[in-house]
Amino acid sequence: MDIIEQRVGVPPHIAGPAATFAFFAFFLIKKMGLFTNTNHFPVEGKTILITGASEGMGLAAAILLAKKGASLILVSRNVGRLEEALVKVTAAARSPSKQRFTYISADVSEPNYAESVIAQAIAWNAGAAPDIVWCIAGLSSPMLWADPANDSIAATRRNMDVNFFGSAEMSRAILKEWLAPENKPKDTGVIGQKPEPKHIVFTASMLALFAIVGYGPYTPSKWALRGLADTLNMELRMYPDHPVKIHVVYPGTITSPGLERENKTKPQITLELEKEEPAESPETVAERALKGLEKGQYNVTVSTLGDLMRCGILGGSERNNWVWDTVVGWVVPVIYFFVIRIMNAQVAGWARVNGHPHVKKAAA
Ligand SMILES: NC(=O)C1=CN([C@@H]2O[C@H](COP(=O)(O)OP(=O)(O)OC[C@H]3O[C@@H](n4cnc5c(N)ncnc54)[C@H](OP(=O)(O)O)[C@@H]3O)[C@@H](O)[C@H]2O)C=CC1
Ligand SMILES: CCCCCCCCCCCCCCCC(=O)[C@@H](N)CO
Repeated sequence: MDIIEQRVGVPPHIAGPAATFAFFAFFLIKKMGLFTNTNHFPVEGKTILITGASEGMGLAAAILLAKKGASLILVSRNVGRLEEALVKVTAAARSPSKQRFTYISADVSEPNYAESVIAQAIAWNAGAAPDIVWCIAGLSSPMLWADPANDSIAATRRNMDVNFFGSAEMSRAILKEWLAPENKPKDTGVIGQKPEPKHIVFTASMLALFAIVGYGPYTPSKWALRGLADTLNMELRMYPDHPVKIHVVYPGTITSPGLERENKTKPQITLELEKEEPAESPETVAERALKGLEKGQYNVTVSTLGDLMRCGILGGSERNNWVWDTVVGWVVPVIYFFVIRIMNAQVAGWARVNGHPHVKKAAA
């Protein structure tokens, strides 16, 4: 009897490691959020400042956050469009009696714009800084870099001023507030429980994960945002009593007013290459971005292709999930072996058919 039982039972040299593996697998899967549904980005009752909130993705994000119960400060330049946006955002409020909405007109490309925007926001918000800042203002001037007909350098400076410095200055102005010793958040009263973190969300682009021809003036400004975000993400460990989370969102093509503007100068080959990633509405992009933020993601993508690209270029960036990101990160270089060859061949093929890119073909 004893002998039979020993034969059918799992031998101890397998059972031990198997139990250990199961134990760790359970915690890894748990960390992946499969068993828990914690919202890491609660917005109800919070005050959120959004730049670029009058159109496109920024407006869609503002409406979505109003529906979720947040108070909002909309920032962009054109007052007429801000007024219109304010009406839409106010109409979307979940509890109109508890939420408040306003706008501040500012040009994010102006040096030192952010300190005054934050000061105005604090004055409006009864002396308290916004809890969340989402930088969405941006522009894109697609063109061929080396074409003498294009002033690529002037365009690059403009893209840097709006996309990079517009977000960089805002992050510095709000961090100076949040991290000031006198602004240390109150204890929650529960032992071991930290106060809720503040959040800075930057908006980059899938092009900050995979660059393609035609976006020379734009792509570097979005890569620069990643560099800043990774830096801040480490620096913020120096302020354990002032919890702040950094996030970067990487949208693909958004069917926004901005896209209509940029498509006027977009090289044909660029249009062809970016067809690989289907365009999405501002509402869809805002919703998917918010889902990622709610899951507590650091680098937030809004499509499968975007997520593959994210895992393919993690470097020293914070992982959303160590197991997923690492395993996918091993697979992506194999996909790239083919993708990069195909795309480069597509660009070379375009030139074979269309001739020298600087010589405009006479209409047939
Ligand atoms: N559209 C796309 O395909 C993609 C866009 N992105 C990025 O997503 C973000 C949103 O894009 P999208 O929805 O197309 O944006 P839109 O171009 O449609 O809207 C831009 C918003 O930003 C404001 N804005 C522009 N320049 C400034 C400035 N100098 N100062 C203050 N506000 C400014 C605009 O208002 P006003 O003009 O009145 O100032 C408007 O509210 C941008 O950062 C963009 O780079 C990323 C991937 C793809
Ligand atoms: C796993 C690897 C697959 C690689 C496939 C490559 C496909 C390239 C798609 C690029 C899409 C770019 C969208 C962002 C556009 C943008 O930011 C501008 N419109 C700015 O406004």
